[in-house]
Amino acid sequence: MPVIEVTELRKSYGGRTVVDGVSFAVEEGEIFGILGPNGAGKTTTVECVEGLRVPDAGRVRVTGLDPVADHARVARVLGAQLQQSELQPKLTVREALELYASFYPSPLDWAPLAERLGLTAKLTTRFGKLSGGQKQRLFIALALIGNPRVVVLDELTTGLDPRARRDTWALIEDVRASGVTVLLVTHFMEEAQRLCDRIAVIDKGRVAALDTPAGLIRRSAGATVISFTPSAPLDDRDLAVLPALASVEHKDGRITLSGTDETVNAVITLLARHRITAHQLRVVDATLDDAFLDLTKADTKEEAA
Ligand SMILES: Nc1ncnc2c1ncn2[C@@H]1O[C@H](COP(=O)(O)OP(=O)(O)OP(=O)(O)O)[C@@H](O)[C@H]1O
Repeated sequence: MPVIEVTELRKSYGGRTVVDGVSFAVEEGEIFGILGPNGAGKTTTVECVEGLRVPDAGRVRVTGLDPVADHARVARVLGAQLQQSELQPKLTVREALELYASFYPSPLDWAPLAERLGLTAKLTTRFGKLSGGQKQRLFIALALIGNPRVVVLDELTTGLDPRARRDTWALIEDVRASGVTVLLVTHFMEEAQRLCDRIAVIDKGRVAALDTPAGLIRRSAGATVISFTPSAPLDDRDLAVLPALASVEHKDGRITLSGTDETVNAVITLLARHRITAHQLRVVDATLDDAFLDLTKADTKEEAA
């Protein structure tokens, strides 16, 4: 049974549909990413998973339980990252850990958790005096303190410097290695590519694609770009029939083609056949960034129209 199951979820605010038939399932032990432009409906979706919002239609299950009807039971298996405003600025790190541990029937021991998150030296510091990175680490600790089976992290590393971000990624990998399932909302492509086993790209309230990071990149049109300056002119008709070709561009004697690995191999064969040398040959693979822009492009055009 999947740990999280969302089926045909719908939610409107004041007659405006912001989640429009979202479905996905998260398996035990996965890091599952939700990626999408601003206002796509990501937070609304995960808030329905957390039982903080009541869906207008569709079905949500967390470990087989309904997060609204079985809120208390779901709260025991699901750890959620708090928002800044939800913690008293005067509370010390230790008090926050003890308080949140007291909410759960079998919490983790807070001292080793604080140690793992690099918070031991800050136990007597008040929340309001912590740096952005320290606050973020405390929120992660509080999401984990109840010893949850699944943890929901929304904008996990927003506001962190690159080092703190990398430390946090390593921590999330540790969390997963300990058997916890992770649902991660993120804006950062590098984060999604590095951490997630699978990603649902949500755009305008719908799942635009659901795949592994590598699978999403492969779907992107023109996922591989090859460019070179040929030693002699190439016939455009030969280029036009290259397999899986997405685009051809000529500029200042340089040719840039986008396609797949198959296109690249065919170009190399073509050049060899005509005994043409490719000067300054470059082959660049698409990133998740390219795939994301590609997947959400159609809607941007619609919006502009
Ligand atoms: N309580 C609310 N009342 C009315 N509209 C809301 C409410 N919460 C969210 N919205 C609107 O619903 C849409 C989806 O918001 P949501 O926060 O789910 O998007 P998101 O994908 O998480 O966006 P972001 O990446 O900007 O955080 C937005 O247009 C937002 O303004």
